[in-house]
This record gives sequence, C-alpha cells and structure tokens, in this order.
Amino acid sequence: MMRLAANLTMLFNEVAFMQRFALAAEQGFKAVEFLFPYEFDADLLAHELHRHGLTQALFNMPPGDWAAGERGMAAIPGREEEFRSHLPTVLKYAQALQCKQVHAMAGIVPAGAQRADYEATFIANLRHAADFFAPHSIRVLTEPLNQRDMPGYFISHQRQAAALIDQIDRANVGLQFDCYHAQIMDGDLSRLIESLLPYIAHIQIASVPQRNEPDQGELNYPHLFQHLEQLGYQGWIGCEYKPASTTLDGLGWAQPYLS
Ligand SMILES: O=C(O)C(=O)[C@H](O)CO
Ligand SMILES: [Mg+2]
Repeated sequence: MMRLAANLTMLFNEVAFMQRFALAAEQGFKAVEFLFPYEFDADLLAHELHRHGLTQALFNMPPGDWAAGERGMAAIPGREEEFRSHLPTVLKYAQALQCKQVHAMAGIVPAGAQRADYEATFIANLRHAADFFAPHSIRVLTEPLNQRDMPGYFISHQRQAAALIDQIDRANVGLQFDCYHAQIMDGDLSRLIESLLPYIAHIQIASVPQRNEPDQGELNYPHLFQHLEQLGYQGWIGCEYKPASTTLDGLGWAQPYLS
C-alpha cells in the first residue's frame, strides 16, 4: 500500500499552517512534509506532529531569499559558507521532528555562467552536508525541478541528478523524484522510476500540466502506484499539488490509500 504524506505547504491552505496537521491526520494521512519550518518553533511543530500521530517525511533546508527569487544555494559558488552555516539549524529541526530526510535546494544558474563551477560547488556542499548528517542517520535529498516553472534551476533531469549523486558518493544522499517535474522534463516515468529506484528516497505527485489533484491530467497514478508496489518502493509519497478547488473537495482520489 502506498504511504501518502500530505504536503502542508500546498494542502489544507484553507486554515492556518499550525492547524493543517490536525486536518491531515483527520483525513487519514500518517505523514506530512512541507517546505520550510523555520518561522515556527521546532518544539511546537513537534508537539503538533506527535499529538496527531504523524511522521515528518521531509522538509527543505533554508533556500536563501525566496521572495527575491532564490531557490537554494547548494550549487552556488561563493555561498558555501552560508549553505554550511545552516546545517546546525536544520539538524535542530530534524531532530525535534524526528525527520530523516532534508532537501537541499541547489539554486539558479545565471545565464552564461560556467556550469562546471556550479557542479563542483554542489558536489562539495552535498558531501559536506551528508557527512554532517550521517551520524544522525539523516539523508540529504536533491530534486530536479522543471525548467518551465523554475527557469535556470541547477538540476532539471532525473538522470542528471543520479549522475551527480554518483559523484557525491555518499550513502546518505538520495533522489527526491517528483513525478510532476519528471513528466515535464523526462517522461517515460515507469521505466525512469525502474532504472533509478536505487537512488529514489522520496517521491512526490501532482497532475501534469496543472499541478492539481493526481487524478487529473496526463499521468496515470494508479498505474504508477501499482508499479512502485511491484518494485518494492518503501518510501513516502508526498502529495505536493495545488487543489483545484478546496483540499477536501479534491481528496476523493486518495481515499483508497488513506485509512
Ligand atoms: O517544488 C517542488 O517540487 C519541491 O518539492 C520543492 O521542495 C521546491 O521547493
Ligand atoms: Mg517537489
């Protein structure tokens, strides 16, 4: 049975962030994920999680100045110190939330920049983060994002991410395989998932092209779920989509997978 995690950044936006845990649990989710926890107290978040019996499947490392368009810095030359300075804070949240996976966003490569410099920075930073988190059994994830929504993002293809993970060469670095981005950039998802399974630590879902509920659009999720089950995928599936109407109105698709 596929294990769904509610993405609280995108779902249950009808209520304030701290109230979304209760709604997710009420609907039968056993786990949640969200982008950034840093404006909230770690212990308060942990309290919400635990009182609703939820697992924290994933959250992101600080992305830099989001409002100014920054989308992480793991690959940005000159930002190494800043990237590394975030690690103790991320660890504090991961420990409070008992979360075993964090996503290190890579950042935007400016047009005309030397890509090799960005690759070297990314590899060095991810090794550093992986070594920092390894004693705590925490994995560092990297996620390819599609170029339509995120022009210039450092990683946009799944196999490109897998090749970088090979170069990083740390056991606790994995792939965050978001089917929405993967379908836009790569396609052939059944075969892609099959060939990249050893890298995949986390999966996310949404319809394509609208990024709404997964029972709409061009992807056949019941088929992909069955395929994942046959392949023995054990991780969480993050529901990272924008409800077309309200979260509850659109949650019918998930009923077979929620208890
Ligand atoms: O945008 C996505 O798909 C994500 O999962 C990210 O964490 C983006 O920030
Ligand atoms: Mg995603």
